Amino acid sequence: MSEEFDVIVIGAGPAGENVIARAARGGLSTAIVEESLVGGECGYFACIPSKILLRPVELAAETGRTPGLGPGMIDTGAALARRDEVVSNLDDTRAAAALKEVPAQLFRGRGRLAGPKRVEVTLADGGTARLTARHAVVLATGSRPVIPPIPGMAEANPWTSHEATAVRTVPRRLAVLGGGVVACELAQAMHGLGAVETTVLVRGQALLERLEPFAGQFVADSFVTSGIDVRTGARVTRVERRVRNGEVTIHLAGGPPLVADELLVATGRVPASGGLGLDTVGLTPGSPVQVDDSMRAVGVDGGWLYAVSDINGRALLTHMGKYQGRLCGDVIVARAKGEPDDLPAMRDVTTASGVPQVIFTDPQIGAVGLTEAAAREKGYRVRVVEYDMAAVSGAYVREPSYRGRAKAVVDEDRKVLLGVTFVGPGVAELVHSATIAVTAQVPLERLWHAVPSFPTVSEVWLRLLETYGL
Ligand SMILES: Cc1cc2nc3c(=O)[nH]c(=O)nc-3n(C[C@H](O)[C@H](O)[C@H](O)COP(=O)(O)OP(=O)(O)OC[C@H]3O[C@@H](n4cnc5c(N)ncnc54)[C@H](O)[C@@H]3O)c2cc1C
Ligand SMILES: NC(=O)c1ccc[n+]([C@@H]2O[C@H](COP(=O)([O-])OP(=O)(O)OC[C@H]3O[C@@H](n4cnc5c(N)ncnc54)[C@H](O)[C@@H]3O)[C@@H](O)[C@H]2O)c1
Repeated sequence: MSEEFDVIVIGAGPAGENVIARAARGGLSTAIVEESLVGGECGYFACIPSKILLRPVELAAETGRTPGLGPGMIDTGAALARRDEVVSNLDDTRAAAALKEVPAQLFRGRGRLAGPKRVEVTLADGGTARLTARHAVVLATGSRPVIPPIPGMAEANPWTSHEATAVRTVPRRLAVLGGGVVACELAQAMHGLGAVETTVLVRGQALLERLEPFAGQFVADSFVTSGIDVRTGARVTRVERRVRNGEVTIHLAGGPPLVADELLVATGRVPASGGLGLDTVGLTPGSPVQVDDSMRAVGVDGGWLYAVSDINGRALLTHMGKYQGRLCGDVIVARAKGEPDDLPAMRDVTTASGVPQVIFTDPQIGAVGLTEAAAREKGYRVRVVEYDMAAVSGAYVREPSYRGRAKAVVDEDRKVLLGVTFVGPGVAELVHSATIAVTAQVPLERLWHAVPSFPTVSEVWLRLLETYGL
């Protein structure tokens, strides 16, 4: 089979879906290649199931802190059933049908580049489809988890986030390796759902080291309070699982081994760029595909190759992948039609200004832009203001024992915000206000007139600006 399309996308995750939606809106014909489920990791094994599993745990903790309500009881079976429903029982029929509406032609199989503008698909039925792009090929294949080369680790068949988010029986004893976002969110979800003995093994000295230091400290305190064992400076020397599905022994430098029913490895992710035929167009397989701010791959003759989201390594976040997908689709349309391709909405400005992220632990963390350390490293003249979120009326109304903190990093030369971090219950919905202020570079004196409603947690904005001196 040999066919021609204006645009061919490999990978039907959220980023790839956004590329074809914009390209089709611009009148181009599109094909999308998917080897697994239409919708990608995010919908079935990452963002969505992890948040669904965390939600009852968060609510149970909040009711436990609310006078008049008792500690919430979690029905794990019901929570897992809700997870199954939300991930459509891993059935992508509806998602695939939605592609027809775009319209885009779906090829089910594994795609790879086979030279300039050419894509070869090993189809699910064993056949091969040979596709040619008139204008562009877009790589949107996401990322995959890293399993560190620790003796015995691979043989022990550890969980990654994939298995954890698809859990059917929550292990009673769970060891988690890593101190990043996946480790924190899934340790808390599993612990709340029945992993009574949860131990988090952190190589460094703190959780969530890329954020403001107080953020990881709040989460660590909450873990300890809820009974999760957090061990910093932990070095795993060897892993042993004698019987398939039996207990796993994790040997640690300078201490007794840890025995658990399951080991979850959450030690980062790498771009899924291996086996994609990158070598056929002069790029290095396995590495992130470097792109310019229009998502066009750097170093490919003719400028027909693009890469969006996790595979380009810019920001491993769904909302950022979708943003890149939208602008990439628009740029491809503009270039195909010979129209201006450098409109303001057609370039990624967020890599320079810093991206927003929410970590759905209890307490939640919401952050956007630069941390103080990153801003200083970039040479900004920085002033920092911090505020205890518990002192805000809205926080006190929400929970009398509210614990949280806010921090704003100000560029003293331009009097605009470079970064903001909130930690506390329910701060997820506060982040977009900070994203607008940081991305739009709203002058602090103008921000002063954005009056937060009383009594909401958003009043922390007023307190931060007052602390600054307004
Ligand atoms: C546990 C966990 C929780 C997360 N939670 C959040 C969150 O709350 N918020 C957030 O913003 N981000 C979150 N992320 C990150 C988010 O999942 C990713 O950034 C996002 O999925 C990237 O989207 P994508 O479209 O690039 O890739 P994916 O969603 O991974 O989709 C890529 C698709 O490409 C397909 N594919 C790969 N190679 C080929 C090939 N050769 N041929 C055909 N098809 C191929 C795959 O099967 C997959 O369907 C989380 C990640 C994890 C691991
Ligand atoms: N809510 C969200 O937005 C959300 C949720 C989950 C994941 N994600 C995205 O997924 C990406 C991957 O998350 P992650 O937590 O896997 O990666 P990460 O890079 O955030 O954290 C990796 C952790 O593993 C540790 N580590 C690395 N190698 C190790 C080793 N050999 N031994 C012991 N520890 C080791 C690191 O010190 C770090 O603590 C993140 O970049 C994040 O953007 C986002």
